[in-house]
Amino acid sequence: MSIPAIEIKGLCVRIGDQQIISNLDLSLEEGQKITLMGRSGSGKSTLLRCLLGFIWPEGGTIRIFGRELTPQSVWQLRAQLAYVAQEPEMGKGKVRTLLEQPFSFRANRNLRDNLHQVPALFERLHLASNLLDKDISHLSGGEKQRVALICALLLKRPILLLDEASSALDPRARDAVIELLRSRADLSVLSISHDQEWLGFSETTFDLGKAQERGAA
Ligand SMILES: Nc1ncnc2c1ncn2[C@@H]1O[C@H](COP(=O)(O)OP(=O)(O)OP(=O)(O)O)[C@@H](O)[C@H]1O
Repeated sequence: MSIPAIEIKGLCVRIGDQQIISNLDLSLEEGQKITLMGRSGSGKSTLLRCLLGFIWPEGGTIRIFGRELTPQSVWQLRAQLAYVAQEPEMGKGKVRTLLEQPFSFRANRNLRDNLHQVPALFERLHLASNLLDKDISHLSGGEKQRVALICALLLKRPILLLDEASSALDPRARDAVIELLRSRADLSVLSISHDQEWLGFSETTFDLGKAQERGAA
């Protein structure tokens, strides 16, 4: 069996005096699509922030492709992850510039050819090509979410984390995103969603609220 893309064991997260996550086990196999659901406040976004190393758990382990996430490994392991937030903070400037920006960094320079995929990705996600010359701040919420997703996909990271990244999409755009992600058998996706249609996209749903109840029982 292959090594899981993400393996979480006995994770406990406390923020201040609030226990957010208690004794959580979760495994995302390579290529698997899991959607996290659960009541508001059950810790879904907190879990993604732990995976990105923005919050450190008080107990348990997170492994990414078998390697434990620690303050020493976080920079290397973050290079395996692409993340799209619900309301992507993309600053100002033309969409074209924003898409090109990550490839100006030395770490991504060898991936610059991926920019050739932009027209096809725009078409596939029903984005008009003239958006490339618009200022990002003038885009609608649904357009921003799709541009942020394209930005993430161009980096060719093996794991994609989506925090309600379809919340502003109309059904046609949402279905296009679902089709695109489904076609990527190599991509492991951990997403958060409250949308029933989106839940159908993933092979597995994982109710974080219920997992916490089981953990506490
Ligand atoms: N920086 C922080 N300081 C204090 N409390 C926090 C912080 N971040 C998260 N929390 C608390 O942790 C709990 C879990 O928050 P989180 O955003 O992970 O929930 P969620 O399941 O993603 O919720 P939603 O579905 O509403 O987005 C909440 O009670 C929240 O108030």
